[in-house]
Amino acid sequence: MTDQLIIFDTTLRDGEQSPGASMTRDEKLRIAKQLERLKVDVIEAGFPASSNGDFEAVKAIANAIKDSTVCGLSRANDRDISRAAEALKGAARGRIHTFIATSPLHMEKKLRMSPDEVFEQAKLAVRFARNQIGDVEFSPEDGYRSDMDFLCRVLEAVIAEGATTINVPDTVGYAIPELYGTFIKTLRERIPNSDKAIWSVHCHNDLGMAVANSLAGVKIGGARQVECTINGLGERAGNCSLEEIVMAVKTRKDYFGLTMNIDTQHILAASRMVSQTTGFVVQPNKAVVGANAFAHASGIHQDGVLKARDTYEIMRAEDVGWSHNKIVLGKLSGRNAFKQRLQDLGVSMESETDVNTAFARFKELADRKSEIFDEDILALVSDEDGSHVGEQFAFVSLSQHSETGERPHARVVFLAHGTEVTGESDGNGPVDASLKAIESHVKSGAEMVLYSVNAISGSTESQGEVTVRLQNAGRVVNGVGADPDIVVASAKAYLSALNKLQSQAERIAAQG
Ligand SMILES: CC(=O)SCCNC(=O)CCNC(=O)[C@H](O)C(C)(C)COP(=O)(O)OP(=O)(O)OC[C@H]1O[C@@H](n2cnc3c(N)ncnc32)[C@H](O)[C@@H]1OP(=O)(O)O
Ligand SMILES: CC(C)C(=O)C(=O)O
Repeated sequence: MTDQLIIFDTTLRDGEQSPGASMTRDEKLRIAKQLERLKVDVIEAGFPASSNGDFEAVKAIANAIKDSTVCGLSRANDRDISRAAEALKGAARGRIHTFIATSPLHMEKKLRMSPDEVFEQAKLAVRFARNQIGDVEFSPEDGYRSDMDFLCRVLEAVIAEGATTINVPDTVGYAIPELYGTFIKTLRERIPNSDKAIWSVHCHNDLGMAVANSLAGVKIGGARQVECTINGLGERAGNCSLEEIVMAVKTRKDYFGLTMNIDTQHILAASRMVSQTTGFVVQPNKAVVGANAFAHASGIHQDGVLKARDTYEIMRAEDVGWSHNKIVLGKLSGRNAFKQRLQDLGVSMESETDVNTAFARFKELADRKSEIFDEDILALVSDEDGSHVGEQFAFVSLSQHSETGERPHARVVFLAHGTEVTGESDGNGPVDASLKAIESHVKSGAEMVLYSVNAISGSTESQGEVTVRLQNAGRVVNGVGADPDIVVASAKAYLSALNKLQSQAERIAAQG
């Protein structure tokens, strides 16, 4: 038996069967090209008999793709098979994939055919397909819920008719890894001509075991083709995910002992392309391609990864297309990760005491803000110790008027160097008007580089907390203000940032 595992991608066929994931011809072509870059062995491009649009998509892909086999699905009848053959005419390597259900339930209730009729139709379909093309795959749909004796009879017959790949689908995701693996093994052992075909697995994820079942089909059953989709896209709960199966086989080569053609560095780009095309968002904790797949937020893990990446990473982020792994600073981070980030940002601290002070302030901020960005850290260290900040500006009161169709107007009363002053302005919204009202008097010229609002508790009665980040003459400061009225919170945050800018300017002036 070969040690080469064939990766058969069906994103453009079974993936497209996912409600809402329908793709245009051009979108499918774009994805097919990415799959070719990924060095997928077989691209199942569609179901040519299903519509003229899908026929054209499969045809365009067949004409454009040179390095991967292009496959078209068809029912076990002459019309579908002829349509597939027609669409695949221009392919450098084409495959017809024909299928018919073999489980008692599907045969009786759906096809309304006797087992003998299905047996005959399967044979005729493969014979007809082999007359059109040299590469024919046959699938007994709902194969895993089929009677073993009947399935052996059908599969032996279709291999004799010239099927080159036999795919055993777990169409409804009912299988359990060990049982599915043994099922494939039994088929291969019992069918006398089983060595004339490549055995393939096609698993659905209804119980979340599509990848595990596929791996068992490979390891226990001896299958050498896996059918899978990018991001696990597919009918209902989806198919076996390409990125997971590929990285499992690659990472655990010690166990599987198999090689693949896949260029894994193109995995992330493929995942993003499929997600953007279909609008199916990838969950952050998705294996391999989720935003958090190589991110570390807790101090002990960050410390470990910084000392030796493999303490907490079993794959290299770069191997699947990420530029690097990620240390996400937040309230669970430790001093080592914080110090490393300071160093990466080119911030040098004079003493351990300075680092400790900055770290304490970072923890304080992290308790209020779920993720701390590099800009937060730069603002934090350039703010220095907040206790030095003098209150040059202080909020007194605010009134604003906004009505649909009218430009909002705000009037803000505040203390500037001990004197009560009033600023007034229009703006795009009440917040914009209020901040412009303050600026109309202060004229700091600072640029606002961040404005963010958080509800301190989860209800509309809670206080809104606003963070405003200002940048001026190379200095960056954060101002925070809280109030049940977010316009007032914004004005307070802006004044607090102005205080910090002012106090920095004074310190710099005093230093010389
Ligand atoms: C498990 C899988 O993923 S299988 C692939 C599923 N994918 C799709 O169905 C997407 C594309 N499908 C389509 O566009 C349409 O269903 C078509 C063009 C294939 C057929 O459309 P229609 O002719 O209108 O038939 P409809 O979809 O209503 O019913 C399916 C018919 O095919 C029959 N059929 C189902 N599977 C097969 C098969 N493998 N071989 C032969 N006939 C089959 C059904 O028994 C039913 O026949 P009936 O009309 O005599 O009752
Ligand atoms: C057509 C076959 C392979 C299929 O998609 C399934 O059974 O899930």
